[in-house]
Amino acid sequence: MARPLIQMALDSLDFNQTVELADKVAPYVDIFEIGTPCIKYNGINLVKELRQRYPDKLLLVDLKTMDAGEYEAGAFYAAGADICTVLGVSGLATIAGVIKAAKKHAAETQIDLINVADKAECARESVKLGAQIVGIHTGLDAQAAGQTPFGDLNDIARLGLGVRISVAGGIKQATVQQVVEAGANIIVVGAAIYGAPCPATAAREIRELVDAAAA
Ligand SMILES: O=C([C@H](O)CO)[C@H](O)[C@H](O)COP(=O)(O)O
Repeated sequence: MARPLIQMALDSLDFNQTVELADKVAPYVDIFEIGTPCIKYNGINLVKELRQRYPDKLLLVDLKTMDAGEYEAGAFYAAGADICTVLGVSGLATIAGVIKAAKKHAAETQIDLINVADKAECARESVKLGAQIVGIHTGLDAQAAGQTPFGDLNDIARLGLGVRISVAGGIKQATVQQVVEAGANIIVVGAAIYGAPCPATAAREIRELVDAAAA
């Protein structure tokens, strides 16, 4: 099995805390995600800062674009994003726009299936349009209501779409093995790292567990 990637969700609103957290966990993660609240609060300068500090890390900007796909995402790809997210619920025209912007910058597009009713259909159509990553995502509010991403991950993995599958939604040490075995290629972790007493230790534990599960 190819080594799954670990994506650190940077969900603080504070610019400096975000950069400090990125510094702490950098040795253990492959992708820095600038989370949706964080990018809305801090804007494109944070993309430029992380791009400059970490030229060798992948940088995902969690725009969760809902409209004006090419226009909105284009600026973030130009600033150094490797991946931007677009909502599956936005519709195929918006998804196509983000994919067009990504192509201009030799970058990638992730479809976020959060709150999509027919996830399989949306994933299939998005992949046909050229999306490289399908994101299974139980958002923070849905997590608070007791939902998890595991059932959807199994369903989408079974489709054999031939693209990478990302999973997000409360993933922690206890559930890493389960999602790797279910076929996730990108494991997104936020609170289990940034909420830990020592984020670097938590990130190292996740790295070891992901690598062991994939071995
Ligand atoms: O995308 C996220 C959320 O919707 C806020 O934008 C989180 O970054 C994602 O859920 C990962 O965080 P955890 O669920 O805390 O692991």
